[in-house]
Amino acid sequence: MRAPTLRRLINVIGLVIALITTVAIPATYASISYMAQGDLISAEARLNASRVARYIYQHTAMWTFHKVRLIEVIELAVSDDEKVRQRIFAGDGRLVVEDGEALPTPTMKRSAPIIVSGKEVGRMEVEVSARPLIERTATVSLFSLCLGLLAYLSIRILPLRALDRTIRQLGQREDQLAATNQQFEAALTNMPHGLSMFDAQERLVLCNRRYAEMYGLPRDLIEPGTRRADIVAFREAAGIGIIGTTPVNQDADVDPCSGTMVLDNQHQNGRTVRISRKPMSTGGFVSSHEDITAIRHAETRIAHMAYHDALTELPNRVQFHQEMTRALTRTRQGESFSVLCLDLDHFKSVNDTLGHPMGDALLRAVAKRLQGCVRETDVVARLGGDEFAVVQASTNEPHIATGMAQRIIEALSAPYELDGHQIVIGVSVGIAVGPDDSEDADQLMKAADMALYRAKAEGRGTYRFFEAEMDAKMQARRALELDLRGALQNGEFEVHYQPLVNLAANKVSGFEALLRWTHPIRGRVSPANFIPLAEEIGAINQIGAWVLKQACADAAQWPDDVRVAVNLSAVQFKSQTLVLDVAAALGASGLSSRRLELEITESVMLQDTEATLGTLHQLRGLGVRISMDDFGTGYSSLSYLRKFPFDKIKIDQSFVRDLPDQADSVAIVRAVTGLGTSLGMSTTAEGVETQGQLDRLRAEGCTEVQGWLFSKACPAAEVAGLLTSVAKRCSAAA
Ligand SMILES: Nc1nc2c(ncn2[C@@H]2O[C@@H]3COP(=O)(O)O[C@H]4[C@@H](O)[C@H](n5cnc6c(=O)[nH]c(N)nc65)O[C@@H]4COP(=O)(O)O[C@H]3[C@H]2O)c(=O)[nH]1
Repeated sequence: MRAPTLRRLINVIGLVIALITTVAIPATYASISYMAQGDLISAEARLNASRVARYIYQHTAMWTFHKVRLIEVIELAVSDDEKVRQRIFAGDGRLVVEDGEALPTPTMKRSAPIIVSGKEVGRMEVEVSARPLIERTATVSLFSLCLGLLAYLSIRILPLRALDRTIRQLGQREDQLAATNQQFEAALTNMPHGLSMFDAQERLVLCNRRYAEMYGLPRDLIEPGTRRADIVAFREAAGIGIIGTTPVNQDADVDPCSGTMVLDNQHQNGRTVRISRKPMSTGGFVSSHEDITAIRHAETRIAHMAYHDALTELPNRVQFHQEMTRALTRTRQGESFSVLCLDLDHFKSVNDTLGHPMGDALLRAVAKRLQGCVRETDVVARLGGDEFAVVQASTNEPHIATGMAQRIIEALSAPYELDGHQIVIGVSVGIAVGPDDSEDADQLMKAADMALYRAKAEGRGTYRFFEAEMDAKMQARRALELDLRGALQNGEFEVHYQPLVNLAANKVSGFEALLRWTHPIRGRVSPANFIPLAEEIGAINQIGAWVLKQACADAAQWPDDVRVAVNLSAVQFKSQTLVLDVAAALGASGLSSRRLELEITESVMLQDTEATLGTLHQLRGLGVRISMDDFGTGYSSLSYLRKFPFDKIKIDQSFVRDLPDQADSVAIVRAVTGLGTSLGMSTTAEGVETQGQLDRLRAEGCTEVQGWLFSKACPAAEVAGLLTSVAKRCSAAA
């Protein structure tokens, strides 16, 4: 029932009860009192009638004249304070006696016959005032009115108040419900997953916006009551039908506690949706729909990345290892296979000079070319950096692997056109054969690596098969490495000095510092052997700093016009401390910086040129001289002369060796000395062993010479003696 109706009803009930209370009580009181009063005066009338009858019986005659006596008789029955009026009428209706004063109106009368000897001789009438009754009734009415009012108020106010409270509470609850509904609606609308609820008859109860969006459902298909079959049919027609379903957990796709079923549905449009469907106690079910396409793609990508190289998309080291293990399994059927380890030659310089993006592009181009060199059954992988590898299946004949190695060298060495740059690199290849070289994937890889090392050591751009003795060589190299790491601490190094002779002055102008390592067991180890190793293992920074310090300290003891030349490795240029090391060596020794000459090779200039040139200028800033060593052996020596104003060019001994007769060498020496003169750089020829070589160099205008003709490199203690002995020899040779 609605609140206003209820309110009206309560009002009516209150009014009725109030009316009943107000009217019924006084009415009942009045009628009962009236009847009681009537009965009382009737009884009085009858009583006095019988008294009067008795009196009449005794005084039959003339009783009508005994008025005083009659009054006494009737007064006896009435108390003094009772306001009563009594009348006695004769049988003919004539008033015989009247007793009592006039009464306030209205009055009540009752009469009774006066019967004497069975005959009615008159009538006895008793009259009383009804006013007291009316007054009492009025009092009762007043009381009833109060009672009625009270009843009305209590019946109307209390229930209405209760009703109001209930209505208020209901209102509050409605508001709460509305707020909750709003929140629910907002949550449903904004939830990232689709949500749908179907009843036991598979009719839509509710769904959110995302659900409609996911399946492109039009408005009429998301109305409550829509049949699920209609939704499914629409989806299929729209190309969003399910083409495959995978339980999320193979065995436990249904949660035994909640009955929730989790499935991944593949859709015709390529998307994957994870459905969680939970049955409801009413027979229907509620499902959440999560579009996991992106997650799936990411998972697939991650799985792919675990086994592939991100740059080239080739299999990575992990997958390559697996491929080798598989190939080794196949060898049980008598099949052989080859593992080719590849290392790009000069890749680093491309990376350093043209930048990493170009390096990346080059690696991608290499990967593509490599794939063109192999069959479908072979696997090409990138192991990292510029290292690639190939598992070549079924290579029972060695020439099969050789063929592939040659194909690869040829393909990779062809020039690359990248972003307007023509790039030429090479590749070295090491080959190991499974199961002949090893039946273990790691060992096989190591064998191919050793073969690669050999290929690189033997001039690059070539291939080598693994041979058992390589293993021994590798072991020897490791032992040397171990010894080299301890050489500095063990005081096994010494700096020797080879004089540089100025041809114009015929005197020693300086000494080149050359490092010597005397191992307690190995004896003298050639710098040509240990310097590259020290560079490889990073020990050259520490060793180089020590040489600088030692050479400066020794040179500080020499005459002021004698310089010292120290070789710097390309690796030292990569360290941030080179300039500091030089400054520290000069500072510690007190040697004037103009007496220090630093010799760098082309490999230094090949590195990140901007940084290298920056370091060279900082060194020049210290006041030291910079010379270009082994000039002419690299490809771009000339171009480097334009990049940095070297103080000196050292002509490599390979050109001096063929002097004085070899025309080519003479031409080169002539060109370099000419270049030096025109660029304001002095020239030093290395490896001068004969008088003939010296004469030719003098004739070509070379500034300085250095070589065994004058002296081999000697310990620092012999420098003083060398200064005089070499000067003598110079004069003799001049
Ligand atoms: N056949 C022949 N050889 C001659 C003659 N005169 C000098 N030599 C040798 O030629 C090399 C000249 O040094 P380099 O070109 O700087 O070549 C050096 C240099 O590149 C490197 N090296 C030596 N000491 C150091 C060093 O302290 N630091 C660095 N970074 N490299 C060093 O090791 C290389 C080899 O050094 P060494 O074995 O001392 O070999 C020295 C020297 O002994 C000669 O008339 N005939």
